[in-house]
Amino acid sequence: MYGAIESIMVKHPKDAFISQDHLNRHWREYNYVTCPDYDEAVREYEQFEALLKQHVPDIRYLPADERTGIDSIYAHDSVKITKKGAILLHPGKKLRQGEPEAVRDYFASIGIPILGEIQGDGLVEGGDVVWMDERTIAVARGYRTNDEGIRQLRELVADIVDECIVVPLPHGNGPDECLHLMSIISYVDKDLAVVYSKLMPIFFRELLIQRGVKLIEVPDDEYDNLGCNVLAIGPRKVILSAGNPVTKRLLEQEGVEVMEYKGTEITYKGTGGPTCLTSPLARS
Ligand SMILES: NC(=[NH2+])NCCC[C@H](N)C(=O)O
Repeated sequence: MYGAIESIMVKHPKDAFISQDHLNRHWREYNYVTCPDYDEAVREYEQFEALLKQHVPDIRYLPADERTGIDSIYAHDSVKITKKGAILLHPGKKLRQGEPEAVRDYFASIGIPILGEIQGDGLVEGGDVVWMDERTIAVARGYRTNDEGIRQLRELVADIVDECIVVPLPHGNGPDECLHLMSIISYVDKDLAVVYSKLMPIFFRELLIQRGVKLIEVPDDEYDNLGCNVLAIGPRKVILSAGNPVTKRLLEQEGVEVMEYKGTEITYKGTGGPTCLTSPLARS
């Protein structure tokens, strides 16, 4: 989605990364590229947060929670917001499976209704679910989201969605690596998206083109630097992790306003771009 964000949920590194000591103990099991520097992560986050504050009227902060680990900084994955309430998801990454319960409690405290949840053998992560328009969603079938999860999701959205397009993901670098649908596509406007076509099934790429979406192709090295993960805070207004000059230039050529933050610690090392760091609660 690309409508102006009116309300957004995030989790501050002080509540997800906790401390340098906590990061030192956990980054390996969470499969980070290397250990984030805590102080630098907090500085980077301040810059990221400042961009959000300039453009988003309402920012909500998930509190620290014992049931969650360092990946909970990526607030996008444990919940999906619909017009009829929130869907609590069930992450395929085992270490993240405590996150939806923490979101449930937080939403109860701020009065956000729950539409339903993915349960049992069903697995779905937020990064695998993309709104293509008001009544169409694309959901990836990969290592983080399985067939049973997709079946449950379809049931939950049956009366709000006309079509649920399933996009199979490739094996890529294997089950331990984070590969979401949002790793390979970010909408920046109704008719414009940033994509990494190499990992995209042909039918899906053709469908996007057929739907009138112009594709901005992210080069390989910028894909590795999360260049394909771009947060639209409004139509043609985006936040991008710094160090993706080609993607930035291509976006600007399409008349997109690009704002950057340094994301070495909070984005690159944990493989989570600006869309992963946020969960939009309301868009216009
Ligand atoms: N929506 C996203 N792409 N989130 C990225 C999450 C990264 C996180 N380290 C994980 O493996 O789960």
